[in-house]
Amino acid sequence: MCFRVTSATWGFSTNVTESNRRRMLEEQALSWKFGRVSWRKATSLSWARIADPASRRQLQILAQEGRNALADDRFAEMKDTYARARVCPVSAPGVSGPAGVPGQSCDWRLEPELSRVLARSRDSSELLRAWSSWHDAVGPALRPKFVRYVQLANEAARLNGFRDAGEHMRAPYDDPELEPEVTALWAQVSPLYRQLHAYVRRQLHRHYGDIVREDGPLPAHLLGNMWAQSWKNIADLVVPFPDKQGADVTPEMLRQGYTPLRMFQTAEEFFTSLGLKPMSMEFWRHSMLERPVDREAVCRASAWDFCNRKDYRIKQCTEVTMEDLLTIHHEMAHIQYYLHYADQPFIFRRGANPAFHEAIGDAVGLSVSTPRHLQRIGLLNNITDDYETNINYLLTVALDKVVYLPFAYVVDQWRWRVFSEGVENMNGRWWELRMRHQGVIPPVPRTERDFDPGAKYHVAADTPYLRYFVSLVLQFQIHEALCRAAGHPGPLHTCDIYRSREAGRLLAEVLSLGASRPWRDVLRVATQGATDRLDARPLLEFFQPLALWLRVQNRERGVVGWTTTSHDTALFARWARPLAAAAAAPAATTLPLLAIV
Ligand SMILES: C[C@H](N[C@H](C(=O)O)[C@@H]1CCCN1C(=O)[C@@H](N)CC(=O)O)C(=O)N1CCC[C@H]1C(=O)O
Ligand SMILES: [Zn+2]
Repeated sequence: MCFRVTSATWGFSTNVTESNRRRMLEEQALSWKFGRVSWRKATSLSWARIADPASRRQLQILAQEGRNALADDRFAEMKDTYARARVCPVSAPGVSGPAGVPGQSCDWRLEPELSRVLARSRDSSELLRAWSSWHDAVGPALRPKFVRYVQLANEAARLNGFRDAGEHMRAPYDDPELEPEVTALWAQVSPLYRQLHAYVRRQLHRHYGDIVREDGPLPAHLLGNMWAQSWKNIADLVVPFPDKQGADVTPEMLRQGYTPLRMFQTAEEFFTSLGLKPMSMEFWRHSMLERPVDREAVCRASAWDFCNRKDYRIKQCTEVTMEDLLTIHHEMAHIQYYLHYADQPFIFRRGANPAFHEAIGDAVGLSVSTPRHLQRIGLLNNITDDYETNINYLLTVALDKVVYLPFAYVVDQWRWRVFSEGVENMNGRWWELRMRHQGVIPPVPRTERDFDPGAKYHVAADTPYLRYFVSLVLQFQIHEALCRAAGHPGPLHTCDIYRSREAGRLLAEVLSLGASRPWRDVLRVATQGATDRLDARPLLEFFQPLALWLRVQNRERGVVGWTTTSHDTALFARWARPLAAAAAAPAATTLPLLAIV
């Protein structure tokens, strides 16, 4: 059953046609009917009395997962709308890909055309056109479908015994304290984020002038990414020692003639160097490593488990860039997880919790992106390990990781409230949260006819997002444990576990457990007994040298944090609930001068 649904979904995602969509829906409906019976049985038993912990665990997972009582094509319709959205060219000829001459057919997609403009353009009006055309093309079209989906998802959740779809989404963490724990983790890291935000704002103001207020939130279109979730693409604008070696090896990859296939082989070799498993023959035969030229595909990179313990695939429209090389490691880590828990009973063949599935790939990425690792695989030569190079490197990683936290926090904070409080002012509430936690605002006024959250794949695809926030904290805990297993002597940010069999053995042990034990037990195994709690300490330790440097940079240079004026809130709050006084971003705070140790 699982194989059939996965195959049909693969068929649609790699060839977006009407008939493939219908076939996917038929298989999903069939699977849902089949699944509903077994789920009903599972939840009708009073399984709490069952002695054997393994079977009790199995029934608990089944009850948590529940069955979406809707194989409704709302999901496919939303994904369809997202995958098919097209806009007119926004660039002068030659800036980014095909010459965008007016009058040319409006066939630009999110990937690669618009993402490329957001990443590369330094012209604020061109960036504005790219940002607005995508948000305007997808949001309003998705909004009515999303309103219907909220209703259906809540109905399904209630059918499964949950209060609403948000509680259903949180179930795999099996932790009533999850929400306050996540909020506390964000509070622990947000001072570092505000320091980074203040520093980047100063650089952006220098480059773009007054469209970036020196004490205000940042306009969302200037940050190198359609959702401002990662700012690594504007590293050239902000890196403090530009004459020092950068850690972006894209030019070197092109110079060495890297192909998408070679990028995948490089990633596979990383995992086998740890003693983990090679990719299967089916993987190389059936994966989609590049954008197909003859048909439409859903280009968001993803990893697939065909539930038959041998067919695993990655679908990625790979470009020869360092960013995509890291994404390949992220996706291939999902495959490593699938391979390692393949011998578990079916119900345990999943991550200890959804964040574990995401954290492994990114923990590995923390090794892969170090200058030392890039040198070891021949993509960087004669690296210098001086102070400036380390600050450059830490800043580049922070532009990806620290920046990502408030975004990953906001997505489900917003979505859970839509499920529990309703669908009015969805857009205003989205921007209120983004302004408060991310210090980002829309570049142009937005109304409730817009639906800017829909511009993000995971909202259109009904993919929960908390996993990426929890993964961000977890991946540094796992990285620290792997580095300790590998016997790494130096500071955490210079650790590369490449070729360490000890690290590989620890990783294999964690991956093989799948969901057979509660995730806190698995976390205790991963940290070799150190803890079963999520803890931001390893993350803060990793960035410690940068945190000190930022504090010195921001001292006496003005505001850390952002003030919000009526101009900012008028961009979106005219249609939203007025900002509650307490909820408004705290007034600009000049950090008490901490002793620089
Ligand atoms: C690029 C990455 N694609 C996802 C991922 O790899 O998680 C895809 C799409 C949604 C789920 N998915 C899967 O592959 C799952 N089948 C994996 C699994 O659960 O087995 C992605 O969307 N990312 C990466 C970092 C932040 C986030 C983003 O870019 O916002
Ligand atoms: Zn992932």
